[in-house]
Amino acid sequence: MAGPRECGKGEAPWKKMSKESFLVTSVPSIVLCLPAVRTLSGKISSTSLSAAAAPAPWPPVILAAELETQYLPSRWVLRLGAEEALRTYSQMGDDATKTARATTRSLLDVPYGDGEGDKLDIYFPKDASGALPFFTFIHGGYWQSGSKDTLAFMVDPLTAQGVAVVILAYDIAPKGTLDHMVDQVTRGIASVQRRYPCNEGIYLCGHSAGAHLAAMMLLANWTEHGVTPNLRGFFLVSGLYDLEPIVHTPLNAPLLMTPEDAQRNSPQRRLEVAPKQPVDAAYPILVIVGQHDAPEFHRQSREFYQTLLQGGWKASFEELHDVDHFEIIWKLTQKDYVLTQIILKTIFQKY
Ligand SMILES: Nc1ccccc1C(=O)C[C@H](N)C(=O)O
Repeated sequence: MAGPRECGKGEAPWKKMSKESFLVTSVPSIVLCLPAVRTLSGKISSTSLSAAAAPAPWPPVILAAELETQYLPSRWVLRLGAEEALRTYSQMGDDATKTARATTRSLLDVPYGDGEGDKLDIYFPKDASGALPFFTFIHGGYWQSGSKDTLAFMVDPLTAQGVAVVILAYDIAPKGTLDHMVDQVTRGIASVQRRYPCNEGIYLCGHSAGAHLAAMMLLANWTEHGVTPNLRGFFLVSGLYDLEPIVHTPLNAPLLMTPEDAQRNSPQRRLEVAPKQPVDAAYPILVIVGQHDAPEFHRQSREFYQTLLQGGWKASFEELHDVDHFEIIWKLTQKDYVLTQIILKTIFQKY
């Protein structure tokens, strides 16, 4: 595969979406409708030849459907149907948040700004005395669903080990634009630093669209916010880093992103042209994807990881075995889950 920099020059990689990925992985029903043009060997069958010769209306429609399917994580879940996967994800989040609020000392709806949606929740470890590490979570849901009140998966296993957990709210679309959400997350993190200036590190974790918002923090201008947060690590889980493909899917309907909005809010595009980091750029950035995430999510994560490396960041890449887009994050309810362990190891070994 071409490196990220070459990708920027030629045709966008998602425009020549790999035929391999469609045919060898779990095949969503929509893809089964594809004409024989896409054979693994790349040969064009006679059916498709005749189809290609005629001015058929289907090719753009099919390409759009392919693109949308790639960006609908629920279609790639193996063990459950799409609806059931989304339902289970919500249920797990809801249960975990209720438990967290019932059993953990917390400060809820702490304002980080004047906006109605500028709120965060903080959950504390039991015997909190002295400086704490702060694990700050930014939920996913395509910038148009999800809430801090229902997605606090990791509170129990992390607070049990002495980590404070912050769950950050932001104004999802259509209320919020991408620019506004990025600004909110920046202000939210600045406020954690201001409130706890002697923290043992702020660790950012985002899932899916939340990983995008977390990654945008690598570009934040903290001077404008009057404080530099003590960032010590990033966990970017099943994220999106190049938003342009999404402009061409129905997922953009509530987001109303123009190609320019997508470009400005794409850490992949921005970091490709950003100055290189000094070699001692301190904290680790873990780019993490699930084995059963869609091929486009794999491509986006891998290319972002490569761009980080080329930019001098301390990045690593992790594909988590046998988890899909939703399990990868809801399993943070479990203390023995591999990602829970990676997070704790990163925080306490202080890489
Ligand atoms: N609820 C989510 C939470 C996290 C990440 C994605 C979603 C989605 O709903 C994605 C899309 N609507 C899907 O059907 O896969």
